[in-house]
Amino acid sequence: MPDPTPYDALLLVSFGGPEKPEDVVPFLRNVTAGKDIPDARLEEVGEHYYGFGGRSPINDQNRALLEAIRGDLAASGVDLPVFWGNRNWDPYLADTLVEMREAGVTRALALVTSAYSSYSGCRQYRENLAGAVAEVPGAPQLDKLRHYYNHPGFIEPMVDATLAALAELPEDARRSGHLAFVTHSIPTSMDAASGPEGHAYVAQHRLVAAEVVDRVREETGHRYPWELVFCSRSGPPHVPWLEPDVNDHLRGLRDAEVAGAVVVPIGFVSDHMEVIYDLDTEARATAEEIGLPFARAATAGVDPRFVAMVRDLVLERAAQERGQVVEQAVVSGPPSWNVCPAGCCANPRGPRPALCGQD
Ligand SMILES: CC1=C(CCC(=O)O)c2cc3nc(cc4[nH]c(cc5[nH]c(cc1n2)c(C)c5CCC(=O)O)c(CCC(=O)O)c4C)C(CCC(=O)O)=C3C
Ligand SMILES: [Fe+2]
Repeated sequence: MPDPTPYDALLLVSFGGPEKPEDVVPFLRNVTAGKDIPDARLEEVGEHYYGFGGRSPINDQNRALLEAIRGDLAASGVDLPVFWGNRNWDPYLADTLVEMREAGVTRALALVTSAYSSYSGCRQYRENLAGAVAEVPGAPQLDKLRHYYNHPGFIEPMVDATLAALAELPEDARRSGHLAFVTHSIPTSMDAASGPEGHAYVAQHRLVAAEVVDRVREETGHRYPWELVFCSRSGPPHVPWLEPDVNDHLRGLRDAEVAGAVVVPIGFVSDHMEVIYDLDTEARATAEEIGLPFARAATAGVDPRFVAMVRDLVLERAAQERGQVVEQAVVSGPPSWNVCPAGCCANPRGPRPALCGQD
């Protein structure tokens, strides 16, 4: 039987999102507390949520992932309860830790629904975990699973999704189109501080994009031209964020008379608001306006390979904690660290207590 000892639970840690119109403003307040985001941007983002009935898709996607992970663990004979808590909306991390404590959990692994290194995608989660643990006496000990951007269970579904999206393009564009790999923009200073040596956010995304391009070439015999592009910029205009924006990029492709584009949302594990608004709504509208054939590749979601990756990461880490040397599944580059190095993904507003790292 696969052995998860010394762990007695898995905690799925996510961003959270509103579920009804009345939730939208309080949710945005939670997300932006103490951040320098202009009111106009908040109103705009509020409208994105209202446009979908005030409901983000993210919580339902996490419910589906939770069920899929439970099913996969049970089918594999791994006896491990799975819990779910969010940074910014109900179920909040602290409430989930209470639930875990009541269930007798003492030491759990945490899977964060963000695959890459950055303050927003890693350390901020670690800080919020520290805050939640500080609020809950007797909370379980938590260890964070390694970054999985270069795990085959994350990459393989993305390759298939890219091939499927290419097949949606009209015949001529299918061969001569471009791939636009999209992720969440962050301030360039945040990228510079990502990972132990800096710039890990962009480097990890470029590694994923290059790997997908290679594997698509293996399948099609064609190496597609590609670019890493960004969505969801916020913050004041004078602060530089990662560019180009996906819409500007599509316009540039049209100007260069490229026949079509497949947008591959490698920065997101499921169809978050950024995917259904920034890509399916806004970028698609841009493409229609300029007459550029456009298709959007699916995210990992509950692809069985992605779900099995979670089990693989759990069993790998459990074995390592038991002192065993295990082979770590990885497609390119070394597997990421288990414990974040000191200073990794520094908080732009100064150091705060954080779990699962050397500092
Ligand atoms: C790197 C990154 C990820 C990927 C890693 C991860 O997945 O965590 C991510 C995910 C998400 N971001 C989300 C929503 C928002 N992010 C905001 C603001 C910001 N995000 C940032 C970065 C990231 N964000 C940054 C640098 C800001 C500026 C303020 C700050 O420094 O924090 C704002 C405020 C308004 C605005 O500025 O847009 C909102 C509403 C949702 C929920 C979506 C849904 O409902 O489906 C998800 C999954
Ligand atoms: Fe965000």
